[in-house]
Amino acid sequence: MLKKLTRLGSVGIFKRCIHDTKVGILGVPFECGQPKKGVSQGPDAIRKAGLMEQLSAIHDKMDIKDYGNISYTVNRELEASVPNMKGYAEIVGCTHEVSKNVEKIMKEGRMCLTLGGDHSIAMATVDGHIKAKDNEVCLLWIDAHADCNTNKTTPSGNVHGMPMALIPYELSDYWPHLPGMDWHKPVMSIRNVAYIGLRSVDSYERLIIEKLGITAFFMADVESYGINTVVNMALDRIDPERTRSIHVSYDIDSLDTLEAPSTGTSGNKKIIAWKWNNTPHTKQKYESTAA
Ligand SMILES: NC(=[NH2+])NCCC[C@H](N)C(=O)O
Ligand SMILES: [Mn+2]
Repeated sequence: MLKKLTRLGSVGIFKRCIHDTKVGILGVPFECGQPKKGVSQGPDAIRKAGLMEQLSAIHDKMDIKDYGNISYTVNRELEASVPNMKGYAEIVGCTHEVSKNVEKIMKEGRMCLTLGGDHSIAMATVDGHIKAKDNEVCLLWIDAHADCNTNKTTPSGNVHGMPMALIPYELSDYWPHLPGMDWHKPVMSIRNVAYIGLRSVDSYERLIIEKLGITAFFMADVESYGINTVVNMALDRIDPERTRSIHVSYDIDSLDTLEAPSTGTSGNKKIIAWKWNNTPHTKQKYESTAA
């Protein structure tokens, strides 16, 4: 599995910079944004499966630094302060720390490879990236789910189904005041965001996608055009000048469960890993867009 993921990464992120690729690894052992136990073991499991070795093997100028796992404190007074957001106090504590760490790693001149397990942390990885790059960022959200519920539309109260609604300014009016989240200011436009691999979208999420005209490639599009074409079509929409730093938020449930059986939110007919690996790599398309 890890081999497949790192090969996947090499398609778009790492191989496009064949000179000194500086990577910072950040582990986020977190699982309060969803109900399954064990999700927080993701970062160490990925390391144990040989992440360092496989990243180092991409080319001989890989410069990789592991910044370890984050730790954070929780303000219990925040608990239950927002309706329909389970684990809110933990979310606040963890995401603030993630954002600060991603910003720091990127300001040290490294791409940040954040290892998680719970997708609620993505609002913070994007936030840190935006702060490090003065908002010159575009976002590829590769996922079976749209993760753009607010606390009013969520069917579950699980925050891993909400990070995309916290990122763009176009959705900021749809949230109540979020105590403890003042550090997070949505400054990115939804026009610089594209979904890839959608399979399971809630009805309100579909409404949001249609109302805001979010660039969205469903699994059927990946099957028709192939992943390489879909990525390029997405970038044509969200970064036509190819000047922005690309943030890839990658949810393992976008893969077929044959490839990733342990995902908490599995479904059928997802992106098959070989489709990513076997598509021809058009180097020039990626060169100007290194994160
Ligand atoms: N990152 C994920 N696995 N998200 C699944 C979200 C499922 C569902 N749409 C919800 O909001 O509860
Ligand atoms: Mn997700």
